[in-house]
Amino acid sequence: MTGELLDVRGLSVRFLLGRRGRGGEVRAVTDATFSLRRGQLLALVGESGCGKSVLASALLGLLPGNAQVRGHALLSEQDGPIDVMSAPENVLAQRVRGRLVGLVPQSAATHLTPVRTARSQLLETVRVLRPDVDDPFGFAEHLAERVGLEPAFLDRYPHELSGGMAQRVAVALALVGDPPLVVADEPTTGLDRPLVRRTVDLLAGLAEEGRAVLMITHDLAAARPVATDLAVMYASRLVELGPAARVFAEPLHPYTAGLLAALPGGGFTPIPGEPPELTALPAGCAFAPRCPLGPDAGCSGDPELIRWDDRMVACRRPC
Ligand SMILES: Nc1ncnc2c1ncn2[C@@H]1O[C@H](COP(=O)(O)OP(=O)(O)OP(=O)(O)O)[C@@H](O)[C@H]1O
Repeated sequence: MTGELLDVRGLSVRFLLGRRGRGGEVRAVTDATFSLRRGQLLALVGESGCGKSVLASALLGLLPGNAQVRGHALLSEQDGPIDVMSAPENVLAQRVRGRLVGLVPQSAATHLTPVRTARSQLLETVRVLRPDVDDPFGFAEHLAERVGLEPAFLDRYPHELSGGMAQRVAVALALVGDPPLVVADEPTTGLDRPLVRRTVDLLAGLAEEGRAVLMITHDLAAARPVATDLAVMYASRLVELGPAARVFAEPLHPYTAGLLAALPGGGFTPIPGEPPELTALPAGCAFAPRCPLGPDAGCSGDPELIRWDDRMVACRRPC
């Protein structure tokens, strides 16, 4: 490891369908390679179903039993890196989840236990992850304030919280163990625009205070003001990766350019066609059938990420 907090190398995840894969397989993540340092907020963007959440689950060692993984995801720790892909469950439970990696889950409200107040759930997490804390009650209130939630709201049950409040409780829960890496899976889904902005600003604040943040989203507009880096995923592969300002200003991959053109500021021009099924990925570049540059013999080759200036791109003919 060279100063990175997270170093993902050649990470692939496939799901076997049916008994022993007789029903085929879903190639959810293919050969993902990227790293994250403290202070970075990496937005991982891509259309629904391209593999973003599976990648997040892999980083927490939370894949279901029918998943097969290859590659490495090294998390830096004092005693040396932990490879989440090969670490035993006791290491994942005792040293990784909550302590090295905090998860802000998709749809925070449904993730909370419905019959217990936010306070009791936060206190329980404090007692498990922070036995060193003398005053769990005060610590929980401090965390609530840290994420911009009036501590009195902690006495509410999940159904009594608005979407924005539930999201803040979820961020507070993710911060209990003071993890250096926070993974937020679609943190803005279902929120209105002002709340989207408050949520991404909160995540940006976590990066500014020295954590690394991986924000998974299909909402490029939400990521734009806060991402320091951008990773674009298409049909299970990362196709472009680099400093966010550069990628937004001059996208290299035609898929990234298409996503930006589909934004309100880009003219609302949708990308024609549909992504391929992850059960039947074509050989070569999966974007080729939708690519505005048209077919080319070179596109039939393996679309590996190659370095291009300060970025990585998986295209033989970048824009
Ligand atoms: N346990 C599983 N068994 C089989 N396939 C799965 C399993 N979990 C996820 N998948 C498939 O993996 C693919 C990637 O799913 P994933 O949830 O990562 O997409 P996503 O990019 O996060 O989309 P969204 O934004 O809609 O959540 C999908 O085709 C999904 O159906």
